[in-house]
Amino acid sequence: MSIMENKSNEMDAWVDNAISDYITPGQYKSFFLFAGAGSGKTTTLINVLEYFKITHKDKFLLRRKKIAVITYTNAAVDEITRRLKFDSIFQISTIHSFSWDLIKPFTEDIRKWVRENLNEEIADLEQEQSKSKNPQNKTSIDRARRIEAKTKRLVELNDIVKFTYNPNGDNVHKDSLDHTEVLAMTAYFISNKILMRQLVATKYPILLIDESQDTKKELIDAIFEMQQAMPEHICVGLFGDTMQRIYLDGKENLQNAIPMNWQTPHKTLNHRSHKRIVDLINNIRKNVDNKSQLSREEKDGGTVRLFICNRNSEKFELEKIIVGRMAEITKDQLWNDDKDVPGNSNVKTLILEHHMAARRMGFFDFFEALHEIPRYHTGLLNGSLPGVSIFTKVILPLLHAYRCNDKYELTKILKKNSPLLDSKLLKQSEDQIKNLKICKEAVDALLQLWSERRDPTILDVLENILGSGLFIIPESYYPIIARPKNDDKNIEKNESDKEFVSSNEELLAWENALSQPFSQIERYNDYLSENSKFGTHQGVKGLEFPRVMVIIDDEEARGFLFSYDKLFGAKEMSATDLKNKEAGKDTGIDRTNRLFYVACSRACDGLAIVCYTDNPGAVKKSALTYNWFLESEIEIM
Ligand SMILES: Nc1ncnc2c1ncn2[C@@H]1O[C@H](COP(=O)(O)OP(=O)(O)OP(=O)(O)O)[C@@H](O)[C@H]1O
Repeated sequence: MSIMENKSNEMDAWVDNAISDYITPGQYKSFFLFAGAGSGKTTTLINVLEYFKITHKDKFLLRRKKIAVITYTNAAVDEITRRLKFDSIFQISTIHSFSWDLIKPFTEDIRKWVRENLNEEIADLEQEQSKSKNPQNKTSIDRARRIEAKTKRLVELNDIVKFTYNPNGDNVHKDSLDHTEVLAMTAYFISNKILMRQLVATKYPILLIDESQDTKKELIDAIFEMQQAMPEHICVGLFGDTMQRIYLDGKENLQNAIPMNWQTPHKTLNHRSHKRIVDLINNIRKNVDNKSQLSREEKDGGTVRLFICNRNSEKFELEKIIVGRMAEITKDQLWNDDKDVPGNSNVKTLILEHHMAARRMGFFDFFEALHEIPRYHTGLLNGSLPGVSIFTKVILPLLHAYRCNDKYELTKILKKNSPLLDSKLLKQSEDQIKNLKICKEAVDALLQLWSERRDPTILDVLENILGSGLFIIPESYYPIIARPKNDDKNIEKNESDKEFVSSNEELLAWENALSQPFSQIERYNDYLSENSKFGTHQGVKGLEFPRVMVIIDDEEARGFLFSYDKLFGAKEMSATDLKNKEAGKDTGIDRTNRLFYVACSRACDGLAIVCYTDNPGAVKKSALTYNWFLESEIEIM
């Protein structure tokens, strides 16, 4: 009987039992669970771990062993940790923090590795430099700077007592390692140091990796080597879908590299999406590996539409019209219920780059100003950028408490953050009432900035606080706002904040960012919140939403790794694309095809693709030729 005839919602249920068998202590079988979007890979991971807890937890605890679960984002770490009820038998982390935890005790090995690596990098750069015809051109000057910086680091290496690393931030201190170094070193140690392998096998005899298609290839190779060297002592389980490989570090054709003696269970059902969406993602996948999914029995509906729009349209207006059209087509009014209230939206809009959300949500100027500085990127996107937290973590909550008339919350924020209510100061004070009055006046003066629906600039807010001393302001802001004479009561003591501005370019970036209206901070903060109605095509990996609108616009995205224009036939392939294709290499179109698959497969019930193009005819033709959409599902706006 074929799979089609055998369709039932329980057809893949055997996979959970099989994996529970594979990870049974004493009879380890490493495995790769390969399955498409929405097939319940993460759900299976949780199910088998819950079962393991019931059956083997005590034995594991007695021997002080844990199961390591590695996943891609901090959000996924939190989600899996929560679903496993914070049980200490599981070590759930991102690959970066997992790697750092493994290597951080080995200071001398780290030093040696960094030294050798720096020597190699310097030698390579010097060799390239020696070939340079003009030492005054930009590339040569940049290269000379890099050689100088690396040589300086080499000299300072011996003085480092302890290396540091922050998996979630920018690592800019003298003793810090960067993300690439930590992963490369971990891979090297696992491949070359028996002690490290023994350590992993002793601590984490079961190592499970979710989203393994995007896990750094060197690490995957090292883990394969380790498992093959000690198959009885370590069980490796990879969960993944090669069609969802969207980052460049992931291992190409992972499925072909799986050791022969591994188990390779497979799932066919898509539990997430309705049939029409499953059919679409099957067709998007067709050119790549022809792996097809079935939808659940009861999910036999679903709506997909392609809206082809002129690149020069008034985009935000058009997107509002499109959600209206989707409401009409699907008869689901929640498409329409998009009131521009971030966090309260029923439609998830997927953009390619963050600035597209910044433009749509109204915090573009603030965001772009700071985005000019490459070392701010991580912090800006995860909300940890030093200097911004005074606005997002102190002033915004204060403003919110005031607007909600929540006096309890307002007092709590002041007590926690204001030096004017510092408990030591109050204890020593002879007139506490006076202190409280000063604080109240400072708060009133600050809130006054928003009176009569005004929208002060961020700088207005900073200057106000500096004047009243209501909150501590990071010292780095001082060159931007006039530093008060004979007054250093406000100097921030936090080291990282002290150093957040270190160059003239950075100063200019901040000056520009701070001159924007404070409402941009509010919107930026909304964007960072989990409930934002926007997400990037890449960032929503692993997530799902009932209604999804995918925005496609290469020009606005300004990216170079993806090209929807080429995928949709609106632009010719370049000579390099053709050469890469001929050589069987991964091309930009392949990458875009996979990204498109990830974005579309997030939708459960309804999916609107909004494609901005200069060539509507070509887009429509491709969409029909690829069999992605029916004529009746395409609207040229
Ligand atoms: N056996 C099942 N029965 C019913 N629903 C399921 C089952 N397995 C998974 N689901 C549901 O299907 C959806 C997708 O599951 P999950 O996120 O685990 O899939 P995934 O394979 O990890 O997806 P992706 O690769 O797209 O991130 C979730 O809403 C989940 O609750």
